[in-house]
Amino acid sequence: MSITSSILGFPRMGANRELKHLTEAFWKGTVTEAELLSGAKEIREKHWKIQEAKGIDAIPSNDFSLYDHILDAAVTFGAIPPRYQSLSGLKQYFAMARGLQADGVDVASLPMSKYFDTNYHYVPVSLNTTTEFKLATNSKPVQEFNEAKALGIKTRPYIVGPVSFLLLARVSKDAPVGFNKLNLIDSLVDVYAQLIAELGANGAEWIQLDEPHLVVDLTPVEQAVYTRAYTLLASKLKATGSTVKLLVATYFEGLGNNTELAFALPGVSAIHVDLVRGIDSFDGVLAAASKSNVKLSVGVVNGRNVWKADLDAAIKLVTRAVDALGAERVIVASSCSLLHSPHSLEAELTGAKVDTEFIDWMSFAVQKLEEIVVITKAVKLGRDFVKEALFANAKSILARAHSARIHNPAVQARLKAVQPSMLTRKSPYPARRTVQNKLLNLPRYPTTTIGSFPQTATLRRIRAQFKKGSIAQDEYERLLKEEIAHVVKFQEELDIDVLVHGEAERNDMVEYFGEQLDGVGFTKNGWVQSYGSRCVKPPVIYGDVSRPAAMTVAWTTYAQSLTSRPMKGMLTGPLTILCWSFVRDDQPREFTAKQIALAVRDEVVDLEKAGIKVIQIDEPAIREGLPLRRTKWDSYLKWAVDAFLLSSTGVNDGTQIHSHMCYSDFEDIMDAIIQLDCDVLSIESAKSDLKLLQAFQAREYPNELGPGVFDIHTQRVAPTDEMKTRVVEMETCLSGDRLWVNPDCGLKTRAWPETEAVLKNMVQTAKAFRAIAAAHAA
Ligand code: MET
Ligand SMILES: [Zn+2]
Repeated sequence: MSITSSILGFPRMGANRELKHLTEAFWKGTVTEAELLSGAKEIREKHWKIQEAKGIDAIPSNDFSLYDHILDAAVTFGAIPPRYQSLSGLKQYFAMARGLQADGVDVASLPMSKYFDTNYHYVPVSLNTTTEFKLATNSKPVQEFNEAKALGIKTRPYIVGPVSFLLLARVSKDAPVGFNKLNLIDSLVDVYAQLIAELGANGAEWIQLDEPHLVVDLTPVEQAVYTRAYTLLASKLKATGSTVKLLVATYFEGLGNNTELAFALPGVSAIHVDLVRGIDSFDGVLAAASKSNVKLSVGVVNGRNVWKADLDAAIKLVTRAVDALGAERVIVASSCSLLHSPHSLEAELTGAKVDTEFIDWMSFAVQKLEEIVVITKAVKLGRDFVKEALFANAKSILARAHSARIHNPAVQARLKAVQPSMLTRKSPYPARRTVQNKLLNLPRYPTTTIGSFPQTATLRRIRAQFKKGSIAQDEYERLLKEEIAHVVKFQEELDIDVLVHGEAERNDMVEYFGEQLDGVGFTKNGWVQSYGSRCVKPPVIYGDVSRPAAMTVAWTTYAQSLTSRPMKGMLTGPLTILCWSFVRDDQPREFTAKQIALAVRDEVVDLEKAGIKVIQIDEPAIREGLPLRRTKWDSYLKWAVDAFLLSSTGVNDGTQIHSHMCYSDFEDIMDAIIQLDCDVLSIESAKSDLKLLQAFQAREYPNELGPGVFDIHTQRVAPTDEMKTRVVEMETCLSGDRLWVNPDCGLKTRAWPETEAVLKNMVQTAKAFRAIAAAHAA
């Protein structure tokens, strides 16, 4: 047995997002359960056959999912929260994923959480003292293993590892105080052993257990749980006489100080490490591996980005592993599951306007399989054996490195010339506040919204038709102006203080800017699963970024021309554009972020010149970019804050800069948020986030703050009393004269009637507090 190849998982959606269409049709009732299941089976079969045809040795199974693989594991191990226990089968499964309101049942869904620092969201199951694990009969991993086996493909079943399973889970709200989910490890390992033995009995030789938590900062207790779990698992498997070998997969960072721990786990026959993000740990990993007899799976092809792998560099890394351990102990692999990659480049080559130069720089999942196989062959049989492939790869890598489209000397020079003075406002906040108060003359508890208003089907159709060319430019502008006028009038009638134009022209808050920036490209079919059936098609930042022309000024000034109230300009910030795109890997992310920041800065200055007095720069994703290891936080936060400051500080004191954040826990980065020094920060807090409140109490926010007073994710109209409670809560940590009243995010997913009702309550809330303040003053 010599060196082998593998991947940790394949994207599920299919070449044309077949799985998305299938599940959504099932939810709508236009596809039956039998059709859904047979369609899903066909997709799996196709994907296994692609991997087999490309020559991958260890092909995963059970990486497929109808919704989410972490939820699948919960079902496999019987960790079903009580409120779903009366349901069964797919009904139960989708009720946990999406909630169910039919046939006399009304249950909410489980929450959703981001999977580490990816844009994938998993469904965390909630655990309690009452949780009893029980292996499902003919569970999904067994079924799918046998399904592949019937095709003549012996797969390596994948399942999230027991410790990561517990660490990813939440603790149920009604769990007694002091309940520790890690205490469930023994009973959980019990069912893992049963499952692994069953897979072995069905013919599985290897099992892949994902333990991504081995790359984060673990507490001593968590480290001990790792050792305990794998010691127990090994002894249980031994007792059953199972000979199945375990590969423990880690990714998204290096093993770092957990290296020894990982290599000392009993009963583990192979460890997978991510050499794209964890190259720092490679020396330590090789040293630990040499002292053990485990196999080493080296993730040298990036599973999370779209660039072609540098095969020469990858071969060198694999060769180092082979030199240290011998070829039979090395597996060539993707850095992580290819779940985070689009399906195949093939679709990019069809249709009109094929940008062959751009496409030649990239590899999607199917192409990554080819790369892994070429690397494996080069090491096994010699470079000569794959010389055409290596030559073509070297040519593409070189072409990209030297392309004129990537390098813009003017942008690079501008970035080099950034002075510290470009990172601060002219005056500190208190002085700005005085000027802004005079200019804007806003009442206390000013009201505003976060930017978007309902995106109706009509609006979406208008944009799509314009894109297709079936609506002319002036007709498009006329229709959108009509919409803007409607949104402005609507807000005036509600008596909102700082207005927005509604973002009707935007399909997506990152795509809209990406399309107007140089150095950013778009794919036709580069979809990546975000959660459930939802996919995103991130922009591809391939080169130096610049702004050839103003991006939002025309719409914003038009909106301002319709009202005497301040119209807020709406921009997406540099970190959010960075986090929600595929980013070039040939320079530090910091530089790319700052180039985007300069482009945004120009837009901010142009808006100011055009008479816009309030400008909001949205940064919902600032927290997402935070590295997985705490030791790396400070350096990220330093450049992230600088990038935001670079984008926002080009204006005069009188221009009020807002920012908006949502979707994340911000407690960890409070200091950085304060350093952003925006005049007004609106932040998601409507879900009565006690943690957030405490964070603001612990560290008083020095400028103005707009904690969301209602949740935009539900069509429920929050009553005024509830909103008042939020304001009262926030007044415990911030004086009322610095509080704004606003929703917790944009309203684009809402319908008009509920929007009107809830904003009425919001304005009423603000007015009630104004009245109290006035009475106090009198
Ligand atoms: C995810 S944050 C969204 C902010 C954006 N301005 C909106 O209102 O939709
Ligand atoms: Zn938001």
